[in-house]
Amino acid sequence: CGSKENEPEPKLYDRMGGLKGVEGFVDVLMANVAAETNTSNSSMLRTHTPLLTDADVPARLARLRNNFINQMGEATGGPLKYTGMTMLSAHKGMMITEKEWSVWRQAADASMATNNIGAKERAELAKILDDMKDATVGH
Ligand code: HEM
Repeated sequence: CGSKENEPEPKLYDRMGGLKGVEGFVDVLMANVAAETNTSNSSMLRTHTPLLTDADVPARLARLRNNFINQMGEATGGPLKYTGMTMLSAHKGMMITEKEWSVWRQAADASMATNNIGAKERAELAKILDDMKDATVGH
């Protein structure tokens, strides 16, 4: 009794707080990116202009949020299923730069901090994002 050694660790999804946790992470990340694109010398405005100039921005943002939540929910081991584009096709043609990537990643790190995600969980989530870098940057 008392030993937890043989108990499987709960999935990252559950350790992040399940659906509410994933939604919190995505919503604050999107808010951080939106705040960044509001500045005149924004690093991410170039890539986000097509989205921001769409006649139906709310629908476009809602679709992005939904896809992003499903993608993170699936990647963290939760019951969600991502049905959006591959990371390569989603970002193809944007020619995302290292600088843009690092600003986006800082927005993600800031969201993890705002959501009080634990240090271990932050590292695991960061790895999930960093593993997607090659498919996202420079295409
Ligand atoms: C690991 C990092 C990233 C992840 C997981 C991610 C995830 C996604 C997802 C799930 C979509 C929607 C795909 C679909 O509609 O089927 C998307 C689209 C998009 N992403 Fe990313 N992304 C990442 C990095 C970036 C970076 C660094 C930028 C720009 C600096 C960026 C800009 C965009 C833009 C502008 C769209 C298009 C939205 C639209 O057209 O409605 N992404 N991304």
